[in-house]
Amino acid sequence: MKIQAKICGITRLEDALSAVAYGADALGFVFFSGSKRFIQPENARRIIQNLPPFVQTVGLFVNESAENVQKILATVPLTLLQFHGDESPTFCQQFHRPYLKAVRVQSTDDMLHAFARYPDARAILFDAYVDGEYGGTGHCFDWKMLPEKMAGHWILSGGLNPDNVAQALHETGALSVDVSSGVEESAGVKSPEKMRQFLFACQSNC
Ligand SMILES: O=C(O)c1ccccc1N[C@@H]1O[C@H](COP(=O)(O)O)[C@@H](O)[C@H]1O
Repeated sequence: MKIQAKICGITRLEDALSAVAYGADALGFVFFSGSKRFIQPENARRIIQNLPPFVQTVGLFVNESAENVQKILATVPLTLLQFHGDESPTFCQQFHRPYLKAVRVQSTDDMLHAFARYPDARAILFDAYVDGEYGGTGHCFDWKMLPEKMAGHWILSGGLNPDNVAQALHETGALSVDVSSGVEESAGVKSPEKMRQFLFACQSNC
C-alpha cells in the first residue's frame, strides 16, 4: 500500500512546489496565530493557486472561532480541515467539509475514544502530548500506546523526521503520516533535502 504523506506548515511557494515534486500527497497551512508557521489566508490562497489540481490542501485550526474558519474558507481553496485543538464534534461538523481531528495522545484510551467521539472525521490524527503546546513540537509519543486494532482511518504524527520515519512506519503499520518541524531548516522554512529524504523513505516503504 502506498504511504500517504502530508507536509505541514507551508509558508512559501517554493517549499510547496518542492514537497509536491518529491511526492507529498497533501500540504498543510497553519491558521493558528500562536504558531511559528502561521500563514495569512491571502498568502495560502496564492500558494494553492499555483499547485497542481490533485494535491490535498489542508487548513489547520486550533480553537478558532467558527466565524473565522468560515472567513478563511471563503478565501482559501481548502480540500480538508484539520482541527488540532479542543474542538467538539459539533464544531467540526458544522462546515460540511471533510475534516481530520487531532488527538494529543496520553493513553491508548485517548485514541480509541477519538474514533467513537468523531465518527464522521475522515481520519483521526495522533500527535504527541506536550504540556502547554498544541502541536508542531517535534516530539514523538510512545508508539507502543497505539491500539492493536483501529476503528477507522488514522494518521501518525509527532516528531517524525527523515531519520525515524521508516522505523515509525515499520513499528506502527501507519499508512498515513504528517510532519512539520522534522523537515524544516528553520521555523516555517522547509528544507528541500529533508523533504526529499522523508518522502523517499515513505515511498520506499510500500
Ligand atoms: O505546525 C504547527 O506549528 C502546529 C501548531 C499547532 C498545532 C499543530 C501544528 N502542527 C501539527 O503538529 C503535528 C506534529 O508536528 P511535528 O512534526 O512534531 O512538528 C503535525 O500533525 C502538524 O500538522
